[in-house]
Amino acid sequence: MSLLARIDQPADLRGLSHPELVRLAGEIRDFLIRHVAATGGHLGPNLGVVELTLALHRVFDSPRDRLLWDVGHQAYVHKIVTGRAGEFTGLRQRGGLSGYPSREESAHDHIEHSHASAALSYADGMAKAAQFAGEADRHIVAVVGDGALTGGLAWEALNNIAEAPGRPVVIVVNDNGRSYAPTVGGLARHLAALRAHAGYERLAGWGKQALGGAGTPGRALHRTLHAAKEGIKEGLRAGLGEDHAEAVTPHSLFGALGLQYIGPVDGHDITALEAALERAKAHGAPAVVHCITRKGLGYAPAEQDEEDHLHGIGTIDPRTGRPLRPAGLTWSAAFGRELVELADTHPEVVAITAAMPGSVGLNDFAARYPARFFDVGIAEQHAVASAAGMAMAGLHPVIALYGTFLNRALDQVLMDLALHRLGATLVLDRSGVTGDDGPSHNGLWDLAMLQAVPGLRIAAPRDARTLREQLRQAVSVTDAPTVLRYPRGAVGPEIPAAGRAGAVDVLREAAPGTDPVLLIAVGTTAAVALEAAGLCAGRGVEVTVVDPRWVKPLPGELPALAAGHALVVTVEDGLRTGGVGTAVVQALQEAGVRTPVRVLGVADGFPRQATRAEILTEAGLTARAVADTVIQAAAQVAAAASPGGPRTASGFER
Ligand SMILES: Cc1ncc(C[n+]2csc(CCOP(=O)(O)OP(=O)(O)O)c2C)c(N)n1
Ligand SMILES: CC(=O)[C@@H](O)[C@H](O)COP(=O)(O)O
Ligand SMILES: [Mg+2]
Repeated sequence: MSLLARIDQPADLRGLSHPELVRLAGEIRDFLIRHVAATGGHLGPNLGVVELTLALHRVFDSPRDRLLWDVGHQAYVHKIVTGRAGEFTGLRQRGGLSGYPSREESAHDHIEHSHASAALSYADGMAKAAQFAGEADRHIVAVVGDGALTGGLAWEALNNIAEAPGRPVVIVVNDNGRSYAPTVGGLARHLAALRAHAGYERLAGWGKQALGGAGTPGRALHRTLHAAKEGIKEGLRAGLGEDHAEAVTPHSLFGALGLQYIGPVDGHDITALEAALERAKAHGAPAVVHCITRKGLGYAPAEQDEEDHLHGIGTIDPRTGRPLRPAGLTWSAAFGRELVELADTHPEVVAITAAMPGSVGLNDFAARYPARFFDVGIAEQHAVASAAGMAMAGLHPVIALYGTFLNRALDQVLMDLALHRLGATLVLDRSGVTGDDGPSHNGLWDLAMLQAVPGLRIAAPRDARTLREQLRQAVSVTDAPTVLRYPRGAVGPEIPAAGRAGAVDVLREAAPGTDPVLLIAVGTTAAVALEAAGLCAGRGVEVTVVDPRWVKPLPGELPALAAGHALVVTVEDGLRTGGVGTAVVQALQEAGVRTPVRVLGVADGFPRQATRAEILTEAGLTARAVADTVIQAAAQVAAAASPGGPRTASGFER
């Protein structure tokens, strides 16, 4: 019988011998590869924390002790050992297991969102609450990756944790040297120095032990090696200068803050991990356990994947690690290709990523223009604020982020880019419904949130051609921030315009002589809108479909277009409340146009993990649902317009 089958709760781990733990770790790796290959998910990160998770659940007593996971994408092993192994066939699926901790699933889970660098703040808060409650025996443990540590919020928390020696928190740094790509910056260099120092001393220790037992020649050789080591240290001191001297024998940044630093520890040696965690647990004050792990360990395709060690995958062939479904041209790739072409003729263009170069399509740009490419780490606020500095100095920064991660940099967009009227371009990938990555990954809030930013301009491309056109337009704007937003995945077929109404693309014109409906499609909803218009025509309702292209500020032609139609329906892959549709309602009212408006989008809330199609269906954003809405609303308008018909408001929203 497999050991894994015997593990239903953390207590089941505590009776296992060391050889059994090693065997269990192997079984868990096989389990992860088998299941995540079939469902998609975060394979590399979870393969890297198998031993660490086992040690954590043997040393600490979850759920009384709170175990927090920063980002939470690496909590699959935590879920396996807390009784959810049987649910992995439904990983990241509707009604199935979330890809992140979920309080609904288990008392062992706490932080449900996937936005990095927040776990230490929760730990500080929970430690304060435990202190208030006099719960001195409740341990607060936060696992934070080296990538997540490049986020500023983590340092705000560390500053507070370090402020209270009497309020213990165990901070486990899961250092695998990578975000997606290798982690960048001074912190990464510092962690590497700590790692090297450990390796350095471990090698020296090994040398002494191995050679010391090899008689006179061995001892002589050890003396030579020791002298060489000292010489290297001196040389490094001389070469690097005193101020870098610590690079050879570093004192940790954490220690400098007054935190107890324990490590570096081999993050795959369960015995060493447990000893270090026990030390931190008994320390009685905030302590950092610096664990050295390897992302993707135990699965060759992940270990050999130079880009990101199979950080986040779709379904793959477990034998090869290769995707089962080729992606085709993605929005990210279309953007990256166009930006490289743009950069060829626009020397002022530079590109910024927040630790996700490959995911946002910037690998080619980075290879072709390394001096004009900047990975700032998981630091979206800094990405935008530093872009403000670049723009003020005459560059045109293009900051490529996932839509959902822009949320945390709204103040920088408002006060650093918009207030100064700076020419910088935000490219928001994964905007709209993403689906299986859970509620915190849907890019639902950008269109609503950014409506509030004075002067900012937003483009929503409907296909690769409009993306190319709008990116070039955006980069030519030097006195305001611009935004492009598009969804995750493959670009659809090109959607040509049938005509133009000023700045507005007319994608389909209603047949003359009817009470037509004006369907305003934002970005990629154009395809759905055109299909819906066809369905409406088949049911006797004529529909004009337009794409405004730039949705903030709205094209001035829209009110006049609306005045010529019996009803306006807007469709967007974003929040209904406060999005483009709401702006259309306001624009018509301000123009004195009384055509009724129906706004379609994603209702308020946090759609749980499901496929993009399932969530769009629930939101009424499929062609059939849009057609039904148009038909129903058109009938209401017609009834209201007939003599003695029911009165309707000048504009109404669902
Ligand atoms: C605010 C924010 N920006 C970007 C991301 C995307 N993201 C998810 S995991 C990850 C890398 C995390 O690196 P690390 O913390 O070292 O964890 P590891 O995957 O190495 O275990 C990134 C950038 C995110 N989750 N949150
Ligand atoms: C955890 C995290 O934020 C990323 O790893 C994200 O899950 C990747 O999303 P994509 O799969 O859309 O690149
Ligand atoms: Mg990492």
